[in-house]
Amino acid sequence: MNHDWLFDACASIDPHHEAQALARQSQLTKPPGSLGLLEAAAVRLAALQRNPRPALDRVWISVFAADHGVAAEGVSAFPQAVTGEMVRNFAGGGAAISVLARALGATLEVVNLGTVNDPGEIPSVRRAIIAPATANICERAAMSEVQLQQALAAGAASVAAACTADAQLFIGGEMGIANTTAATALACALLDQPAIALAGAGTGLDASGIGHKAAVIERALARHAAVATPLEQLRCLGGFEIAALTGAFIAAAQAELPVLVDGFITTAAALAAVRINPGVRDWLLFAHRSHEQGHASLLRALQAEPLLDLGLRLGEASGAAAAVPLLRVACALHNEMATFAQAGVSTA
Ligand SMILES: O=C(O)c1ccc[n+]([C@@H]2O[C@H](COP(=O)([O-])O)[C@@H](O)[C@H]2O)c1
Ligand SMILES: Cc1cc2nc[nH]c2cc1C
Repeated sequence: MNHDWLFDACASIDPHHEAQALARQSQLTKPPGSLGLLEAAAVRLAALQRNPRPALDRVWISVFAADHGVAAEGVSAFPQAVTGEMVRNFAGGGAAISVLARALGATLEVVNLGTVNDPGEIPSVRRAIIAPATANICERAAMSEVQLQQALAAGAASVAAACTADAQLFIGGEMGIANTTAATALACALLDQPAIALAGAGTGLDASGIGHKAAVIERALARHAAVATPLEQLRCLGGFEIAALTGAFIAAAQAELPVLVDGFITTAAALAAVRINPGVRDWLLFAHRSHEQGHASLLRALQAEPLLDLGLRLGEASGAAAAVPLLRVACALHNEMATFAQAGVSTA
């Protein structure tokens, strides 16, 4: 199976633009470092965009939806039919991400990779159906080699569309009942952690539900214990939408398009992307710390410091979208504040 493109090089951070942006931050009328992560974010965007005046006027959001065979193990608080129903809601404009995309003036693309309760053709939804759902990871690999390749390519296709639209930032989101089970299993494999350390409430399980979910994840991990590479871990334990996100993040880094990572599931996909192609890491910014149990461990493994910690656990790119105004403010401060010399303010 040809996964060769996944390993193609990503550009590293432009040292000239990074140094220029750092120098500018040190000249703006504020004590050095006093704007904290807003400074760091603006410097990172200036370096990634190779632009002394970074901008986020054109934000692209792709939400990948897919169903999971492991839902049959009773690991979610909600029925599987919700995935397909939410695809219709995304398109109809009533979902959280629909509202956020409108409020931001961002482009929202919805990609259906396979839902058991298939909403069928919807004009604004890209159909990239791989199968109604992945296989149950307790019994066999979630995806075949061909399905993995299709999912990775679906993510890369979204990035190609974002590049055609001249996007300045790529946000990936997901929707899939039971996908916190798949993402947790993948995270456990990538981080070599037991299920009980990373399993969380997902859509709202109680303590006994989380215990059952952790046992299901342990069965999946035991079933795929021999799997060693991150790509195989993604194929055996992940999901269509998780693999699409991994493909999208790798393709975005290769296309020099900065990425804003959302919550728990997207961060598991991001860690898989970085394990497959370490050059991806430079292109990732992190929006928020999800309420989901395992998110902090994933962020730590990526040495990521997210902008927000609001107790969000919705997914569908909502946390990343909520952080865009903050990144826009970071750019405005970087671009428009007066320097000490311009304002006639004394330096330390
Ligand atoms: O992004 C997160 O951090 C997050 C945390 C918990 C749940 N979710 C969303 O909830 C769904 C998965 O939850 P579950 O309980 O069905 O595995 C899926 O559609 C995700 O978008 C998302
Ligand atoms: C209603 C609903 C909306 C969601 N959006 C992302 N995950 C979700 C899970 C549920 C259950």
